[in-house]
Amino acid sequence: MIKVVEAEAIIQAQARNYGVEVVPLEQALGRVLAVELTADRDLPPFNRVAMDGIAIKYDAFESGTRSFRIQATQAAGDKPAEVFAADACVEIMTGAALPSMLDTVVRYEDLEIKDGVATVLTDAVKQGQNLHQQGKDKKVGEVVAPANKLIDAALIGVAASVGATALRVKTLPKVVVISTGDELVEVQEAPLPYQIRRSNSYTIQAALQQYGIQAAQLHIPDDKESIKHQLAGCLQAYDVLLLSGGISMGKYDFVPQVLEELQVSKLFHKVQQRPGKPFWFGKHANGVLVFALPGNPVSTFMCFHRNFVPWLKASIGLPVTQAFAALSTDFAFEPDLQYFLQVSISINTNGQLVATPLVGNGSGDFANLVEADAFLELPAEKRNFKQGEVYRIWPFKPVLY
Ligand SMILES: Nc1nc2c(c(=O)[nH]1)N[C@H]1C(S)=C(S)[C@@H](COP(=O)(O)OP(=O)(O)OC[C@H]3O[C@@H](n4cnc5c(N)ncnc54)[C@H](O)[C@@H]3O)O[C@H]1N2
Ligand code: MOO
Ligand SMILES: [Mg+2]
Repeated sequence: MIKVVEAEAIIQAQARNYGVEVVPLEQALGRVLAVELTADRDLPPFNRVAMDGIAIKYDAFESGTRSFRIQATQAAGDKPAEVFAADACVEIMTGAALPSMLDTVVRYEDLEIKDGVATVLTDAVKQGQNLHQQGKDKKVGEVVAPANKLIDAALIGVAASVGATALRVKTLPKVVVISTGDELVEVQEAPLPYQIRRSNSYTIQAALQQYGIQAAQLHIPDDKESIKHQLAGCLQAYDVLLLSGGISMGKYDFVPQVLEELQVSKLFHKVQQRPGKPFWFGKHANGVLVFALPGNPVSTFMCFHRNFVPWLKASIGLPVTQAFAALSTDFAFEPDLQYFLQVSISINTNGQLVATPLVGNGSGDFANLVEADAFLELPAEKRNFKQGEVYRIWPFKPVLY
């Protein structure tokens, strides 16, 4: 049985680049930008008026002029007015392009306007005030978003502003989520007293959606020939097989044996972790990866976040970030396994993440995951964990605060 870090190294060594594709801007949210985006013009592209009021020549104000004849009114989107006289001004709106002969904007709050003349009521006027200078944010050609950046709503806005109707993004692997088990019935079915509805594949399909992956779903009964037939097909059609169940010691746990018969080389079977000990990982000669996760729902969920997500991030160019939290209370765990404790996360008044154990009833108790926010990774070498000690967390809720 290998350690968690060894499993991690083996899996991360299989990270691979699935290439680049172009998606419409409206569909790019949550994807990873493959190439940097540059400004097609200065940002802002002209000296942008930042307050509604009048635009003046500062020199005139400095030499004592306070009343300015309104020569034109310019809305945002209007061609800049032409002004030549020193005592003339343009009544101008936020978002308008400053006329080239003018350099300062005085807001309406500091003016009195009467009979076509605007009088400045304050002496506190600075040259260039209330303007957003052309190119102040970015110069034409400058990078506005680097490659390998997760595309969020802010980046979508920047992309739109530089005229990117489509974005080059990292191609996501094609994933199929496969459940196995004769005890499992479809969600819409009424289970017999000794059956359950299958839930793992929905959990994993949803978790994948959070990374932009629209995975296919497949269910296979615990029948060796069916498993072999179905997996053979999947190995030709997908980049990644994410299985749950059928990998432990049971008489009907056929998955590892069938995978090896299908020329999927085992890279490891069993990891020194709880939950998730029976985890099996392998690779087909054609490069397809198989993550065969244990069937117990909390195990499936934990292995997905701890063992699969870092691989996915590495494969699409995202950093595998680390976060840590302090235990809210003492906790003991005896077995010589890395324990992934379910915790709720809060933030204390020192700004520190605090992990409160929500132990649950073992790896079958998936109802507990609704309340929990993260797994706290407790090192296998220790037995007793003290309040205040800080350990790595594997968050699985999108928002932690
Ligand atoms: N003799 C041993 N027995 C078991 C060991 C062991 O070391 N020795 N390990 C236990 C651990 S730990 C786990 S985890 C499970 C892993 O079992 P499998 O991967 O073989 O999964 P199954 O036997 O198919 O199912 C286990 C459990 O999970 C439920 N399940 C499976 N798939 C789904 C699904 N899609 N949705 C909801 N629930 C699912 C299934 O009904 C079982 O209750 O093995 C232990 N046994
Ligand atoms: O690891 Mo099993 O994954 O404890 O239920
Ligand atoms: Mg089993």
